[in-house]
Amino acid sequence: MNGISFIKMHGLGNDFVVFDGRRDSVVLDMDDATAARIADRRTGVGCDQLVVIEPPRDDDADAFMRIRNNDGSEVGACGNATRCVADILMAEFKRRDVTVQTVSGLLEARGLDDGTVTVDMGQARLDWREIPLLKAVDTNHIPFSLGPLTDAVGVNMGNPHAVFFVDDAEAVDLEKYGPVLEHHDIFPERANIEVCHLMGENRLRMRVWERGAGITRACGTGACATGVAAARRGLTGRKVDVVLDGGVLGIEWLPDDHVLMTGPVATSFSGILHPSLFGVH
Ligand SMILES: N[C@@H](CCC[C@H](N)C(=O)O)C(=O)O
Repeated sequence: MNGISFIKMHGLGNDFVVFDGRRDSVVLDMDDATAARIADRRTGVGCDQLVVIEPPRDDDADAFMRIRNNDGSEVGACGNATRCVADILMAEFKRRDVTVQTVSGLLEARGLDDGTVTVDMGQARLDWREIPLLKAVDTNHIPFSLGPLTDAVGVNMGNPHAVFFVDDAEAVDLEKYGPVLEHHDIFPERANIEVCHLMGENRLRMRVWERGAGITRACGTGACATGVAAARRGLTGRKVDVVLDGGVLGIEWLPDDHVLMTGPVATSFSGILHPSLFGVH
């Protein structure tokens, strides 16, 4: 087997290895262990998430996007990677508007004049069954706590999030609390954990512990969930800037519950993977 091409991209430092399964069919059969090997920062390429662009499953879509975390687990959504894949498809189809299909649905993306990309990340889902949570509780006040983290808001953006409002997000020991909360019994599918505080009018500071990836410099769906949670709590309006370690995402929660996310896209390098990373020697 020859080597397999990939592109290394990122959105605000949330980094991805992107494969094109339309060209290299071997990546379509990638298993969790292979994905984790490629994502390893010492012995693989290294990334927070791996993405495979596949042929669309629907006439309305330009391509299907499969997403895996650094630990190899497959997930339903990744906001920053959606902007990256949209950027690839916009260049390929020479259009400003593209539709990216994921297991969570069709996501419409649009390239703006300043080079940023806006994605309609679909509807924020707020029912406890959809987060999902273990039992029926008010998702605006999930009744569980750990250390200084208490009273989270649950939001599903195609993946599960628990958003904690704190006095100072910088002061939270995410390395300590993140993994425990990610695996808490109340989240049968684990969860992404956000801690945030209000910086100013409609401006939020957010840090994230991502399910299957740990602390990352940015999380697009996490920023969407945080924007929705802050508006639900009456802390902000429905249009906010979310300041992440890697930069700022613009988030707008529309009246029909769809969430728009706007932010940059960057390409770091492209390369060829040695076939042994796919277990072929
Ligand atoms: N970095 C992402 C989210 C990736 C998936 C997440 N870790 C999960 O397990 O749900 C983003 O930009 O949204």
